[in-house]
Amino acid sequence: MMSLVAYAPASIGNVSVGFDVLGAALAPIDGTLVGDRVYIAATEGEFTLASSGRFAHKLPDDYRENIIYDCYLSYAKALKKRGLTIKSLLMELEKNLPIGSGLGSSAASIVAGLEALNAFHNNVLDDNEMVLLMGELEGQLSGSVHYDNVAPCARGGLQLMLEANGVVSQSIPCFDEWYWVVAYPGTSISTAAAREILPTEYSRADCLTYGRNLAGFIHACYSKQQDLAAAMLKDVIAEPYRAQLIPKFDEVRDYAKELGALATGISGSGPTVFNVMTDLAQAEKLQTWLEANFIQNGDGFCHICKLDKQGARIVGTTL
Ligand SMILES: Nc1ncnc2c1ncn2[C@@H]1O[C@H](COP(=O)(O)OP(=O)(O)O)[C@@H](O)[C@H]1O
Ligand SMILES: N[C@@H](CCOP(=O)(O)O)C(=O)O
Repeated sequence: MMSLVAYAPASIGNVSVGFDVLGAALAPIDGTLVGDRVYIAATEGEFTLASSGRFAHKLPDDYRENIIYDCYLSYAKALKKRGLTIKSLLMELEKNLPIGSGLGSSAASIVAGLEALNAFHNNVLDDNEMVLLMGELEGQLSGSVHYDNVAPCARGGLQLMLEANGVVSQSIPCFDEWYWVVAYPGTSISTAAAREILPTEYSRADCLTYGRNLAGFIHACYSKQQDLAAAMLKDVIAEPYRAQLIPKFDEVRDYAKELGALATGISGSGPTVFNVMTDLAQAEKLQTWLEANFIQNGDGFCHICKLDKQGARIVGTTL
């Protein structure tokens, strides 16, 4: 194949209960593709990297500072270790996700970039090697390796990070009836900065609550108890410190609760918030309210989503 396009969806890191260890991929129910796309094509010339898309103007001016360029270099290195050479190619990133939004924007670029490169080279790297490489690149940007965006983005659905026995993450069953109402206010928070403000140590009480909530949520997912699962969606690790960075976060939670939301939380490091709802009419009402009250500028948006069970995929040959 002379060209192809890879798509990688937005994701919710942490999902409140699993700081750095739980993540979910998103698919808006209206069919909008909320994620980044990467085009790759054979060329006889030098490597080039172009950018386009709604949020391309927020990318670094120098293409060598774009994480897609690091994907290209890392992938070439991985091939070299196998005695292979990277093909002559050009790439274009369609940057659809806002940077510093809490929607796994850098992860979506990394995943789309590496999926495109790997598909272009007949999938030389296996799925596990790919996710490890994706985590490494994510770590370059956010200050420490965490897989809770790249794993769901690449593999789809709700992923639990295991990082044991050579297994980075595995899929957890979730509730098909849940709508995830996700609102991005249009401002940005740097993931690295939002990690810096967190305590380096936690009290024993917080550790016990954290363990109980995460274990309880996973148990409730497997035993199909949606109310119990939603009741466990509480964050004692990041939200108490990050909520103050998000204007109206408490108002969102209060209003969502009035409309029957089962849970509200910060997506990744914010400022995006997510709300778990079961009634579509109420979800639409919340969407309208968030658009009027939470979104601060023209960059913001709100989507009603289900989980994207597929994750990253090849979607065509042209952008
Ligand atoms: N393709 C890319 N997509 C997103 N961020 C990128 C990309 N390339 C480089 N960057 C840089 O990486 C950093 C990502 O910031 P971060 O707060 O981690 O974003 P996010 O939380 O949305 O992934 C920014 O400094 C941004 O300029
Ligand atoms: N677990 C990370 C997730 C960051 O997600 P992002 O979408 O804000 O990059 C964290 O909470 O720091």
